[in-house]
Amino acid sequence: MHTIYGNLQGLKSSQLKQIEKLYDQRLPGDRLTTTEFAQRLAAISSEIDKPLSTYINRRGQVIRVGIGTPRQTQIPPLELPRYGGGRLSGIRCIATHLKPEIPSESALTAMAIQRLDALVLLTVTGMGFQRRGGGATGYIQETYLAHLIPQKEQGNFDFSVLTSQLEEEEGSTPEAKPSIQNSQIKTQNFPWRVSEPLSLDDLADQDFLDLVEGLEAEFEEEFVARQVDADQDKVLLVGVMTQQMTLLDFEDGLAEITRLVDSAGGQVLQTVRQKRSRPHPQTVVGEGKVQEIALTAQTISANLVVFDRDLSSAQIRNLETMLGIRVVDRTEVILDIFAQRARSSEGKLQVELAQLQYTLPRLRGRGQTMSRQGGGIGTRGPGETKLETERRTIAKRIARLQQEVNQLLAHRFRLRQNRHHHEVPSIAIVGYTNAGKSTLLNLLTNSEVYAADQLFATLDPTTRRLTIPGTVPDEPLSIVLTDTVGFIRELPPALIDAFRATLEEVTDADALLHVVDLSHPAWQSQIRSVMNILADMPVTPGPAIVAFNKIDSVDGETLAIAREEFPQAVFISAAKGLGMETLRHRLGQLIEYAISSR
Ligand SMILES: Nc1nc2c(ncn2[C@@H]2O[C@H](COP(=O)(O)OP(=O)(O)OP(=O)(O)O)[C@@H](O)[C@H]2O)c(=O)[nH]1
Ligand SMILES: [Mg+2]
Repeated sequence: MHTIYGNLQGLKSSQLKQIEKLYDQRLPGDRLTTTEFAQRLAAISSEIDKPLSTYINRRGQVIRVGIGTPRQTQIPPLELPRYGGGRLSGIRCIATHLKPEIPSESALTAMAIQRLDALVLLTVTGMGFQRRGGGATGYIQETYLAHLIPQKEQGNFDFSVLTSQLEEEEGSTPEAKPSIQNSQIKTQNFPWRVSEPLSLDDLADQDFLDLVEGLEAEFEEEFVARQVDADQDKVLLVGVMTQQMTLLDFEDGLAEITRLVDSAGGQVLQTVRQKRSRPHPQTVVGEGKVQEIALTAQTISANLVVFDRDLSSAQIRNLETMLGIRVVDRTEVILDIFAQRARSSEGKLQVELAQLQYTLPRLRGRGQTMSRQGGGIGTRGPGETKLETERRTIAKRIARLQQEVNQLLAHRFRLRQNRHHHEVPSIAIVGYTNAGKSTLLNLLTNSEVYAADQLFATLDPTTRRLTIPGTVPDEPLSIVLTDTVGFIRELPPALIDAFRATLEEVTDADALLHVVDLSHPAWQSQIRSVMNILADMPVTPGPAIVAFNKIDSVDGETLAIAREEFPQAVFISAAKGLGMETLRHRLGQLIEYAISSR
């Protein structure tokens, strides 16, 4: 028994039998199709009055037959062979369509997503007619041959061109003349080429081997050319703008996740945006958008899809099944950066704990994808068992790590007690990631902490001694200054939990120095994020002053706004050493105030 895919409703059993017999057909290896096979498809399609799609491998075997368009009968990504690199899937689709029209964008998209060797579309006349010369009955008016073409310049495929072109096509009147322009757009921007209408005989004459071997050679060449930086994740970013977001918030968020991907060592090749009142519960974006994401990812050879938000395990599972490509959410990107940056054993400990805590609830979701991939029978039992074992192992490991983190907390507590004992006042530098905290610590204490234009450059807190002027002349104050991990809006709860030890440096300090990157367009919302995180801390942190950093690259207007909104703030440039005297004096006042109210 062979499966017939698609909607079988209303078909007679004799028709189903005819369709099923297509699986017995064998095409010659060097031809796209034979006229006999094409005629047979067209005949059945005419009779059932529905489009029919067949999928054929390179050995000429029919491996899938479906009622419906190529889009409707598409092979799910997980069932497709994966060759990676410059290759095609080794499967071509020969399909009928009932109306005399050029191949639809959805059919071509389906071809691109599956990386089909080729897509052949047969226009069915609807009734048989006598072929010239008499004899056989013909059903095919004309045919189209479509295939993928290499994208010479990576990332130049802009899906919006397609959308705008579609709108143009829909609105076009007979006297409009966009056809030449359109075909130019096609060759420039689309990852496929579509032939002129061909007669069936011409189509059957096409040398299939020539075609795919030529194409694969070109794809291979392109693939090798791209290999230069192959160890970098090639990312397609997806942003969803929901109702409660302003456009500015949305774009700021996208810019930030792009920076996060960058800091994690990946590269965002393209961004797909969607506006929705709320995220789709199953797939975050709508079905059409999932198709667009799949096509774009194929076209630009992305190996990873990153969302600008956190996803449920079900959403990740559904998306990975539909896209056939790894899907990662915002927290996972942040965790990945942390994992790469962790140097000290305690940093590593905290990151591993956070990763496991985030992964465990999601294991079930991803595990089920795997057993579905196996097709069900025989995979269910052992699959689940393995998953359970995995869960138990992970749960045990989490418990152990938690214990180690607790020991760490106790150790840090003793250290701080010591400090109190010696009565050394402490200030913690806090602020949004990349604000310039480490640069400032380096400047003030003549240290060489790692500072870089990356998000989360610092993971482990560093404490340094520092002497600042006190309020009493000639009685300088000796304090300790601690550089801490940067904050970010919507800090993942798993991170807050695991970084308790680090964050306690903040709540334990006598006072805080809140560094703000005033050159960042979103500085105001960054201040709010930091304030919110501080307000949510289990212990209320000490008094704080705000230092606006990077004033060397801030325009006068922004400076004026910040001055008005934060009259108490200090304005500095850690990189250029500006405003340091004022800052040191203000720190002295701050610490004396903090200690007096201790
Ligand atoms: N133009 C300018 N750049 C600065 C200034 N201070 C720091 N930077 C730059 O900002 C980037 C981030 O600096 P860091 O000191 O690493 O920032 P951080 O707050 O420690 O960041 P994380 O540890 O990643 O949270 C670096 O490229 C610095 O060179 C400044 O005053 N002016
Ligand atoms: Mg830092």
